[in-house]
Amino acid sequence: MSETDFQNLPYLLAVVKESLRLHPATPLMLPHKASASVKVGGYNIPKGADVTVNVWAIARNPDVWSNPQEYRPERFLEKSIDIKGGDFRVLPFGAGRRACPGAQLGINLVASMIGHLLHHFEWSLPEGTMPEDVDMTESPGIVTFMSMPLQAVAKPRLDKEELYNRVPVEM
Ligand code: HEM
Repeated sequence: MSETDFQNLPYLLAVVKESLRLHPATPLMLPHKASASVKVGGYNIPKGADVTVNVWAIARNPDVWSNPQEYRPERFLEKSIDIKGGDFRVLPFGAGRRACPGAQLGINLVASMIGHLLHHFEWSLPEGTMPEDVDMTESPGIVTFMSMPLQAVAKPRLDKEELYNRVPVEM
């Protein structure tokens, strides 16, 4: 990945999608009650059962993703892959009637936030830390957290100091 890659909007969106594939905010989705008795993969799911879907594992399934553990945004440029519930291989926003209604806004907000962070700062790792030392594993839970918090050094890259002042916001 280079700086120019991030100036390319389709690439930036592919970065967001690949990040949500590997690190969905809710790895087990929200629990839902089965509205009818069904058989899935040979298992009987009775009506009313609490169902959680391991979207984290689905998005890393080697049967449907090539090199699933590899972080490679290009996979979303090579093929059009829907991440808003239309493609069951990647479901960071759920699917069906209770899927996230803010999915497109969420994708745009994350892309905009990454764009701002890259535009305003030069990023590096703390001295002595190599890229391969960054631990991207998550601690298991309902919501995704990194096992080891990321440490990164942000250096302002724009010459207008006032751009970095805190702006009070009235709500
Ligand atoms: C990257 C950002 C976001 C992620 C990863 C995300 C993810 C999710 C997930 C996984 C669900 C549960 C879907 C299910 O139960 O099947 C959900 C539900 C929901 N999300 Fe989001 N969301 C994001 C942003 C937003 C935004 C920006 C809004 C509103 C402006 C929003 C509003 C909602 C609402 C209202 C529900 C409940 C829908 C229902 O229960 O019928 N989300 N979201």
